Amino acid sequence: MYKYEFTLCTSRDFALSVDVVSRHACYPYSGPFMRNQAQTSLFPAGGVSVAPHKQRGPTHAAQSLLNKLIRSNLVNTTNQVEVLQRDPTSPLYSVKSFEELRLKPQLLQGVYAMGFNRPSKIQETALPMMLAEPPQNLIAQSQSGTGKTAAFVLAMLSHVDPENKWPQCLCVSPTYELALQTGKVIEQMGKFYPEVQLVYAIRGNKLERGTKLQEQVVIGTPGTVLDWCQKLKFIDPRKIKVFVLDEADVMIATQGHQDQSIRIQRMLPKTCQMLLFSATFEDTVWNFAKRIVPDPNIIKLKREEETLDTIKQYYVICNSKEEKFQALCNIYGAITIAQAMIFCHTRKTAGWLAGELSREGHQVALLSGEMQVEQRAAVIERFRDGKEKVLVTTNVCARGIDVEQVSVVINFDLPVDKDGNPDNETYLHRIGRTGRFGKRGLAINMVDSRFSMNILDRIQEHFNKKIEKLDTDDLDEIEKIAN
Ligand SMILES: Nc1ncnc2c1ncn2[C@@H]1O[C@H](COP(=O)(O)OP(=O)(O)OP(=O)(O)O)[C@@H](O)[C@H]1O
Repeated sequence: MYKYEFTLCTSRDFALSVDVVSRHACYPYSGPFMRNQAQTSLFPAGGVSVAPHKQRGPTHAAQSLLNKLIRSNLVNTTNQVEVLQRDPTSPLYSVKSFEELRLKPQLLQGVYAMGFNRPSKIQETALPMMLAEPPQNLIAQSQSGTGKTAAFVLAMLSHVDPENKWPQCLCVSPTYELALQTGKVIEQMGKFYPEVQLVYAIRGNKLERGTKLQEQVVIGTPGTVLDWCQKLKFIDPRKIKVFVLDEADVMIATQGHQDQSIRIQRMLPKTCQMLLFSATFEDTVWNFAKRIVPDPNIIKLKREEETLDTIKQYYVICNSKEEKFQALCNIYGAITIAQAMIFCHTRKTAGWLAGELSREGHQVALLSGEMQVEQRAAVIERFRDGKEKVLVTTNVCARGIDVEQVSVVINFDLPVDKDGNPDNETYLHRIGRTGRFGKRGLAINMVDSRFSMNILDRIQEHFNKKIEKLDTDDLDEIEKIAN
């Protein structure tokens, strides 16, 4: 076995290690992996972060990757799993422990070594379905971080016959980086099952013509997987037993991926188990899912509703950004704020504000649009670990990122859409995170013009919830809001 280890350092505080494992000496990694270690980046030159509004696909993928990189735990959810069975007469079976699944001992050992004590909500129902005989097809949707990846990895590894030295499980991911992340989970989960081997079908992994893969599990991106099945014939698609399409919502946001995925699926035998996972389920995802997975069982886990009920909301009147900054300082002077997130409309304001706050002695983290994904992950990780107490960001940059422990959110600028109308959804998402799981949160909105007052009024109207005025020159009044 050849094991290539790379420590990918992209900033002082951020190191990612990727192990690329291949059994054959003839599979050297070229391309991005072969550069000098210190300069090596997991991410393609130029990054995947910039200009999100112009590149819905890559941004979607970048967000998904960021959440994966910063997440160390399952997302907490109390919502019930909704199940739609292909055969409604067959009993619905769910498990409360991994032992009940009768996994191979090597896999159970892998699961426990990863620190999983019991199945997550979605795993409880999805795993028995995926491991059933005869194999059942599944479309599963649940928010990011609920344990989908771990679930299908376990299903793939359970279905492999290690005696057979050819690809049996095929998983496609929307991007190179996401494929590497999923590959890492496969490697961790299969750590005690060395007979099962994994190969990455991603750009940069150049195999000699005529190669017939002996690895049982293939993880890759649609373009390379399609080439390996069709043009280069490294994989015999007729021998695939399990096909997984991960992150379907991200997949369809990237041009060309949908068609490539469908072309891969068409080469697989009718008996192949088809599994599709998605964090969201709009019509476009659903239409795609139905084309990939015939006769599916469907599992949905509703996202925990964000609400404004447990959040105290205030607004402050100011005349300029300097006055807004002063108001902010007054608030900081009067109440103890463990951790706050401050949203600005532009990158420029965010940069300016971060500078002013650090001059005042605050430990500030700045999340900015020009940063590459791994740099953003490093910033969020430091903030999550409490190394910085204030995170200043633009919405574009922080959209979809969950930092649960924040107790105060400050809208230095109110969220508006591109037409200048209130962006209620973003408002809810920004503020909602402060009041998670019944914890009380505080939200302060800075109003600096008649325009922004009008936006605030419309937000109040939309949520039918009063936002109280706060005089930040009155210290006693500010102190009261913290109680
Ligand atoms: N049963 C479990 N017990 C404890 N931790 C778990 C369990 N299953 C998964 N995890 C951990 O929870 C985190 C999220 O899991 P996972 O990546 O599988 O979620 P996901 O739904 O696939 O998210 P995404 O949509 O972002 O890929 C990971 O850190 C994973 O190691």
